[in-house]
Amino acid sequence: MIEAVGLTKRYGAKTAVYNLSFQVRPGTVTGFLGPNGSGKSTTMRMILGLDAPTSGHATIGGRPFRSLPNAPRQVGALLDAKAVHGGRSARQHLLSLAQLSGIPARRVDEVLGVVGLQEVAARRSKGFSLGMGQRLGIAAALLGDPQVLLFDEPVNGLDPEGILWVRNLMKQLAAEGRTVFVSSHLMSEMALTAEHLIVIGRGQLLADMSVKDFISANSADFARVRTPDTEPEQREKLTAAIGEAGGQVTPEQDGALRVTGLPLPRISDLAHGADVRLWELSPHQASLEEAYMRMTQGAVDYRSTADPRAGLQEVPAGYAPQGGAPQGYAGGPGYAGGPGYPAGQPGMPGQVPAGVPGQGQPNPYAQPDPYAQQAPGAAPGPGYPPPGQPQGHPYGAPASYGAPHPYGQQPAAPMPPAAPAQPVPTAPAAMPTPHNEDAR
Ligand SMILES: Nc1ncnc2c1ncn2[C@@H]1O[C@H](COP(=O)(O)OP(=O)(O)OP(=O)(O)O)[C@@H](O)[C@H]1O
Repeated sequence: MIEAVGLTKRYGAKTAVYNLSFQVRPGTVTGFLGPNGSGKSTTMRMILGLDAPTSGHATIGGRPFRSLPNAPRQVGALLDAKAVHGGRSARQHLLSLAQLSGIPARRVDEVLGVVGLQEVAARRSKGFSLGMGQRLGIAAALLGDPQVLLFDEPVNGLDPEGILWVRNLMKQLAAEGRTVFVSSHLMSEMALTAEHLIVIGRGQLLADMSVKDFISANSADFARVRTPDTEPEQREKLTAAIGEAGGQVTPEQDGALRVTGLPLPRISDLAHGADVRLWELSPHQASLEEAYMRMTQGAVDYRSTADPRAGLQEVPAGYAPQGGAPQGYAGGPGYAGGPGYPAGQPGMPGQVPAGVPGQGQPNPYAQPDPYAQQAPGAAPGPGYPPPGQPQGHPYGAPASYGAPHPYGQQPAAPMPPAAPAQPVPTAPAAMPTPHNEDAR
């Protein structure tokens, strides 16, 4: 078991981790989530004795990492896949680690096989791709066949096959009774891999609970309702009836309606009463990604801003695609609140912004903000602007999911302190004053 007790780390004026306490238990994969710069790597480094806490302590199996007898046989970690001697081959790298820890050389070939690097074992690691480097780092973590494993972003750079492999590996390691602590920004992946979550924001604990509980505590259930596509007046009648009954209706991209604030039987009765036929009435729960975005909105330090493209208004002749910008882009209908594209801001004539889907593709940003519609009496999410204030689309937060935002990320003004949307078992203490400056 891994245990953190009151873990705090300050780098000069920067508080990277503050009063963090949690346990990571054996037998399950525990996901470690938090926005960029929230302190995940710092926490892992303190657990592994690579950084000394300013206060508090971390133990593995009841002892600080540094006092564990033969620690590499008990704990394996992937923190930075690039931290290898590039001039050494994969096999040499693993052999040197094995020798340092008294691990037999034949184990090196075993782990090379496990991570699928046998064919390139003799190649210098400096020529490795990002994904190959990750595999080598995972091999190093597995070398001592440890009971406790920590992985910082293990799927970073892996192809879909590699991601699936890591997912199954993590689950298998946990099923063998090991303690598996893994950080990731890929929510969909975390939802499939982890059973338990530790979520931090600005160095503080935001949640410590099962994935299932996290999603239900941080998401509003909704119903999807669909009326006959050919009869728009049915849709309007139903929208009016639901509104009168106190429900909130948000149109979905595919023509269906997202309804919050009313139970399914009530929606059915309202449709019946309004003489509206239904083609679909189904219950839905938000994804881990939506729940995560909702919880961490107020604890995000790095947000992208709109790209004003000052001085770039002239489009070189012959550059603009024929037919102008597709409908619905910057400032167009359905585009309000997209990342970096505030409603009403004109786009460049004739140019499709990079990273925005082209014509014929669904525009993920054209969806109305599902969180804009709150159930009556529902508490707003953390950092959620009060009604009347401009609201960023929840997916307008900085790219935390592997791919960088096409327009880069810029530090924004200090964000308001994070507060949980709804009571959670481990409510954070008061947030320390946020420091955006990086003392590194
Ligand atoms: N050695 C250091 N010196 C100064 N500041 C540091 C140092 N290490 C981390 N920090 C700061 O501490 C904060 C937490 O960083 P950390 O790398 O732990 O976050 P993270 O959650 O792992 O981020 P990411 O998801 O982007 O990898 C950041 O503001 C970072 O700049």
